Amino acid sequence: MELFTAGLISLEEAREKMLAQISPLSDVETLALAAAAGRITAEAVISPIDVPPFANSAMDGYALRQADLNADKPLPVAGKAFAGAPYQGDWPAGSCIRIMTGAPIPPGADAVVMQEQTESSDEGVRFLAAVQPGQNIRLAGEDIQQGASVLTAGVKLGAAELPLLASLGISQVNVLRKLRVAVFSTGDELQPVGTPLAAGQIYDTNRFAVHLMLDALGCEVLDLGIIKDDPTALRAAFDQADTQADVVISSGGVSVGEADYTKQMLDELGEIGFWKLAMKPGKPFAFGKLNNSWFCGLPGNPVSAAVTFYQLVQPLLARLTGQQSDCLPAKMRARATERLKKSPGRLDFQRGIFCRNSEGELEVRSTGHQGSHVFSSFSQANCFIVLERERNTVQAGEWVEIEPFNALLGG
Ligand SMILES: Nc1nc2c(c(=O)[nH]1)N[C@H]1C(S)=C(S)[C@@H](COP(=O)(O)OP(=O)(O)OC[C@H]3O[C@@H](n4cnc5c(N)ncnc54)[C@H](O)[C@@H]3O)O[C@H]1N2
Ligand code: MOO
Repeated sequence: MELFTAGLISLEEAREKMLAQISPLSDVETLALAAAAGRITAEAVISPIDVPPFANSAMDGYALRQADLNADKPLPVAGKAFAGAPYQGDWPAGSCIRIMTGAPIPPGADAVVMQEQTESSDEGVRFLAAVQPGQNIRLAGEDIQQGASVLTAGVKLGAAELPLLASLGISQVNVLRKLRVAVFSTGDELQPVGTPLAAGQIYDTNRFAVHLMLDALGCEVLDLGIIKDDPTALRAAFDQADTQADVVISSGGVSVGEADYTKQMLDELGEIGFWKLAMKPGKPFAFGKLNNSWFCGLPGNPVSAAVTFYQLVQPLLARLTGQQSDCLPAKMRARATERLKKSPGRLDFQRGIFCRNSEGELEVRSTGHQGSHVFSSFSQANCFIVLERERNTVQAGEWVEIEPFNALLGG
């Protein structure tokens, strides 16, 4: 085993090496909120107003001045305050104001009593419970103060963030431009979907998978199709991709076969950062720099391509767009319900199905055959079972690390 894994770098080392070289894009665009979903903030967003903008009632009930409370005497109702229609006029001493949720607190009121804690009669309103100063009053600026930073730079805008900006009256936001990513598959055996297969041919899975994941990550995709295992055709694809994109992603041809030209091209047209990782699947992943772009050479086996995209390209794209997170979910521990075969020497990303058992403990089972060509394992799985490099076969009942899939893989 040593013979075949010596010289392979660890996934952590590869990620660190890759991310250390990369600085985020600096091109900024201003977009209307509705067009900004999925985009990344280019700078901190500052609140132009207090939220709430004025003190208002948290309950339907009565606003009062505590000094007016008298256990023996109900308070007559001086008038009403609605959300959008404040109480107008003088407020006579010894009275209260009927108030609805969201209505501005009448000046001088120091508490709101919910109507369930009152009793109304022709004489006025009796307050049945003790009243605390300030109760049921939402103060101006209690959620967000004018001038406060509500989002930092590097935040992906979605359903949690954009409505927040809308609540502040912000109609436009400064975001980074979309990353341009070129993608192509290499291999004489590959056919696009929708064409018949001749003997020895297979359908191109990887370009489709990568395209989908890039779409989900909000990239602008330049799809260069299928490139033959031919140095001249490959060189042309590399050149076109490099002049048009920030990142170039290929699949296939990164191993050591006689038609595996990808790494050779990277070496010729750019610079290899690293090649060959101690991970399974994904060993021959290649990373480097071309003249104008970063290059990621995914292995041809479809599971290997998807796993390396997920574990390496995803954090790379996150760094390029200045995101603070690498977008990978936190790991958890689960008990293996069955034996998991593993050879030592490479960090293994098996596909698994985890759930909580009747004792409330997380448990995980394998999707079955773990070959790098078994793409169906993804559609059954909801997590990776991450088996450390030096670990051997796992026995049923042992604890293992799992990494639940994020939205990119349907998690
Ligand atoms: N002597 C060795 N052979 C191999 C090694 C090794 O270390 N020594 N590594 C193996 C590992 S691990 C992997 S992973 C593969 C990766 O090889 P390549 O990146 O060169 O990929 P190809 O040879 O082009 O293809 C591998 C496999 O995947 C199929 N494929 C390729 N592209 C696609 C695509 N777009 N969609 C669907 N399927 C694709 C291709 O037909 C092959 O079956 O190398 C091992 N070999
Ligand atoms: O790394 Mo390969 O991806 O083991 O099949």
